[in-house]
Amino acid sequence: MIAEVRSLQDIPRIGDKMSKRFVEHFGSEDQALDAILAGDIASISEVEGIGQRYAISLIQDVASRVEGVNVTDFLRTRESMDVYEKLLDIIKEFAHTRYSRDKLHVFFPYPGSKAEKIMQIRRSVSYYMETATVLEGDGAIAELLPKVSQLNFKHQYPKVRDRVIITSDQDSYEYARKRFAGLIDVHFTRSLSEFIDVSRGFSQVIAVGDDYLAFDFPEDVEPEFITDLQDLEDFKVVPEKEIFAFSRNLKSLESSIKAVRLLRSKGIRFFDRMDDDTLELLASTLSLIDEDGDIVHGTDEELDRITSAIERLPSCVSESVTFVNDELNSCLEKSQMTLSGQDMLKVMNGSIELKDMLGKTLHKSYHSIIKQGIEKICNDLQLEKKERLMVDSLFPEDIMHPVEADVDSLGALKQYLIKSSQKRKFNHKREVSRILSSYRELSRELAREVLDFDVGFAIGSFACTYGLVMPAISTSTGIGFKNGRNLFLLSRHGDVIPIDYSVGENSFSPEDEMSKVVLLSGVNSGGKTSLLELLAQSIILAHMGFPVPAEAMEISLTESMYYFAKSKGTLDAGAFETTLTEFSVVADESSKFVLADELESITEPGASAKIMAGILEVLSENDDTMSIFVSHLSEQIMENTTCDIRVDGIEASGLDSDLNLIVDRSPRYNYVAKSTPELIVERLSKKTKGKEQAFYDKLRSKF
Ligand SMILES: Nc1ncnc2c1ncn2[C@@H]1O[C@H](COP(=O)(O)OP(=O)(O)OP(=O)(O)O)[C@@H](O)[C@H]1O
Repeated sequence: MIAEVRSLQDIPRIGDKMSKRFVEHFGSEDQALDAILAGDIASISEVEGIGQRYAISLIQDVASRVEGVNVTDFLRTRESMDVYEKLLDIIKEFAHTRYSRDKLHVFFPYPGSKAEKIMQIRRSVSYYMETATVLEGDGAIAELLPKVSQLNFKHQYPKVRDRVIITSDQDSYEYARKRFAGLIDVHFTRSLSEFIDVSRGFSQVIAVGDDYLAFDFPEDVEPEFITDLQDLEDFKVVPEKEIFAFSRNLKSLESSIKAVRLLRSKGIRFFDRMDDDTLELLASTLSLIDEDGDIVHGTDEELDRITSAIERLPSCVSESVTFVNDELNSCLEKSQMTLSGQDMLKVMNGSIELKDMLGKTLHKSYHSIIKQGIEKICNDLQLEKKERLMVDSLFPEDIMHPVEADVDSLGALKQYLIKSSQKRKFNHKREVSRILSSYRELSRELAREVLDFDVGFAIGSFACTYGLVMPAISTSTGIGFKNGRNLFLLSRHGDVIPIDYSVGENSFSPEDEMSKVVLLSGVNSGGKTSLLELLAQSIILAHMGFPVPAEAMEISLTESMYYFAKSKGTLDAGAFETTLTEFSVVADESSKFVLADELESITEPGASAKIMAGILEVLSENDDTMSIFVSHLSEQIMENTTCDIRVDGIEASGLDSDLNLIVDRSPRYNYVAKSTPELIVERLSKKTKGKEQAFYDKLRSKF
């Protein structure tokens, strides 16, 4: 049944309580739904009370509601599910992120009736196969992808302590308190003096309303007047919030940007929604902030000038004072003063101070030295006009010796510089924040796209590494391939002997050997199980829209696949019954693949052969079903049926010098191959000595 999923309530497994947790985790219902529909298992597993397993099954559930099909529609037995899961495990090794490892679970085999879906996935996977080929051997992308994760903008920014909103309007006050709760102080003032008092406690004052607009404020109070707070964007009031949110995601975003640049540089079209200019503006804006949410030093010349002036002010002033005093001393040492008789009389009768007379004489030199001292400070600190004027009052007008810098003037200059830097920083942050706030959604999408790229890229790299190809989908019932390689063996051993094989109608079938019901006989350890597994892998991958492990393959799509693996233990009567029950459903009209491995072990050989003959007869009645049964009892089975069943064989011709079986792993068509257990006995005999060898020789003599 196909159902639309428009809200969390549409998902039966999400009740009220769970729905609240989803909204809390993702920030809104839309975002939660978005994550579910996008198959973001990694993020969903982080919702309180949801683990990875639950997230996977939830996503598969939703997908099955949306697409009207679920994973067990095609994979009908536990063993077929095992093969699918083992395949996913191999593909997952190529994923660079947890997101993509988890998301690979959204891919599963579809029944042939969903051919359109399979074709759609094939197109996308083919693109990723090409991409993986282009990027093969490129270590850079593999380094970038693990650094990307979903963006999280939910971080709480700590309160900004040096900024305040002041208003004398009750409504604005209430509104501001609500909107900026916990972010900055909001004050309600009843008078201008109260306004000024509060303002003095903060370096940035945002005044809402125009009550005090017309007043002249003292120099140290410089409010920014805002008429309507509702129109004011967040970034203008607390730019730190946006910057902080981005700073928390900096690594992810920077790596995403580099990944996009890299892909585009290789001619790979990626994330068209964001053109190069938009991407570069984001990159350059991000380069202005650090991981703590601060503006990076060296990104704003004016701010750097002021900051450096603040830092160097005390040492620079003290150097200048030393300079002035040294100059003054040397000037005094070189000076002479001649007193006239008149002057002496004035000094004696107290109408003039000797010091004043000295001052008059030294006036010019003193001021020239002070001027040099001031120049030195201004130049060293690269001060600007208004700041220079403040330096003027650092040294006393009247002659003083030794000269000292005026503490109050020095404090005022420092305060002025600090305020300028805060103002500059605030404006700079506003600009950075303004740009970043316009990138919120796009950035989120960017990271998601890169993560989704990793999903596709994992599939592409898997295909590229194992040399997989897209199978041709054929309309006649059959599966056939050239140089097929069992992926489980390949991933374990690195190399396998390629196999050619075909069942049903396709261009790989030998003429007149197009039987759809086949018994696979042959030598122990010849590779029958491995071939059956290879068929299962190929059938599953082809129905997922994925490439298959062969040089070339043709396959027809079916509605389901049954894989009955070889039983591992001794089977009791219950298990025999269960197996028969499982088989009873195989006998319907739908198209399917049925793979069975040594079913004979379910009961004693004579009865097994009869049962298997019966099952194969039923299966052969369905033209759309392909059945491949591995058995050591092919001759007995054939004796029990008149049905046209083909027997293929994998045969060993002997033992090589290392006592390994010499086997042609590709089955011979229409050929009953002997199990040749005698070869195994021979091998054991040759590998042992003494009594043990004698035992094996005795067994050999029985053949
Ligand atoms: N195509 C191949 N290339 C290389 N090695 C293979 C191949 N097929 C099988 N083998 C090796 O042979 C071993 C035995 O294979 P497999 O279990 O498939 O044989 P079998 O015919 O099912 O044996 P039995 O009849 O004893 O169950 C495998 O574990 C693998 O190591």
